[in-house]
Amino acid sequence: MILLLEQKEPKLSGDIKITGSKSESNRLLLLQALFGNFKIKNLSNSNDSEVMQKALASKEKTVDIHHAGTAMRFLTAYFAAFEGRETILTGSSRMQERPIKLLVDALRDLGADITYLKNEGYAPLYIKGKKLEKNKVSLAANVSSQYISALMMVGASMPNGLEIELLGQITSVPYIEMTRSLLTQLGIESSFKGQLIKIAPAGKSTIPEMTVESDWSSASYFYSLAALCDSAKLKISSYKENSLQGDSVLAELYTKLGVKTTFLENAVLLEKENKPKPQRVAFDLANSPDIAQTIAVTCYGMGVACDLTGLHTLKIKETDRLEALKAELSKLGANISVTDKSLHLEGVTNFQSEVTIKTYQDHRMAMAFAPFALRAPILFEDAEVVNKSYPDFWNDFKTLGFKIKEV
Ligand SMILES: O=C(O)C1=C[C@@H](OP(=O)(O)O)[C@@H](O)[C@H](O)C1
Ligand SMILES: C=C(OP(=O)(O)O)C(=O)O
Repeated sequence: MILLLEQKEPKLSGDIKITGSKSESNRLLLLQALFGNFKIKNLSNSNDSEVMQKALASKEKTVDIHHAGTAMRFLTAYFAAFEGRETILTGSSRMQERPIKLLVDALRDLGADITYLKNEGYAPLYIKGKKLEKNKVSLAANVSSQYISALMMVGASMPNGLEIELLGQITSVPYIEMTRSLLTQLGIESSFKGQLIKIAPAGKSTIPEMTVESDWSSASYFYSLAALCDSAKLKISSYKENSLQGDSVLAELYTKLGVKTTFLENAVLLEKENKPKPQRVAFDLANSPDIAQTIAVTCYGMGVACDLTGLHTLKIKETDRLEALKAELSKLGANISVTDKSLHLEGVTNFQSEVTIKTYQDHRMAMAFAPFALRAPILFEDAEVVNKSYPDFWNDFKTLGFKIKEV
């Protein structure tokens, strides 16, 4: 589906409700399967959470998690420790290119029986579930924190718990902290000091319910809208100041781009401030990689030069996000350069109109470019990619007065 998006009104106001964080949801679904029958409130309605739910309920041998990175990584550990279950864990063609070797090696060190069915280091995997009794493992921590979160959650189900030694630079740290906080809320003890994580074995949880905060990565697109408007008053819910999600750093980062955040009861109010825009901004996004695309497009649309660093994980996400950003921003007229871990953009204001953005099967390519419609009409190939994390995305834009046409 190709969508044309237009918005000529530079003043926006509205009230948007976003469902639960997909990161928190997919952790809680796994923890629910492992430790107890607690209810989950405000669960994400994303495709990634749907496939996670289906996979955990499935009795089939083959489990297909499509594009969901968290599901792939979390379930590899889950099925490896599921005594007696034999599983073929597979995903989309892109998932079969996203590396999993570090996690498989760590699980094999713990005694797991996992075989690669196609290419060494990649899904599909053949997993013969076993009781994992060793309790110490080490792995490189600079590729994906999802491997570490997977080991932490499944580690709590092992008879002796798990000690995880992290080697080298640790990436996406808030996601590791999120996993730890959820374990703590379920009464599972853990520590994370320096390069060492210790997880104690869990008992059955007696917690009746857990509530998921709404998704901050999804909120980023409204920050971008507010930054690109002359005036904006957007209320988005349900959010809290003390978030488990690293992407809540948006509230701080976007003050530099003229957006004021006020925390209300259960919501945030985003308002455009009337102050001169900066010439150039620089952000290190190693702790919040999922908002890199949003920020790059906001800066481009504002005519603000930017230097984004800490982007070493972007090449192995839904697509190579650095190359995809370079290609699509260039089509809009940007002067952009990328390395394998950074992006640099000059501030220009001569924008191309009616450009068709390729989305590369990456939900965030569509959603990050959508606010640019405030500058010029823009088209999207495969607009339905948003379903991966935010199925209501285009409808929510419609409620803010954006004109959307299928072409
Ligand atoms: O644990 C998680 O929920 C996630 C961790 C991050 O991945 P990496 O740790 O691979 O950077 C993030 O990009 C992804 O969207 C969700
Ligand atoms: C990278 C992402 O997801 P995942 O790795 O879970 O597929 C994302 O949602 O931006």
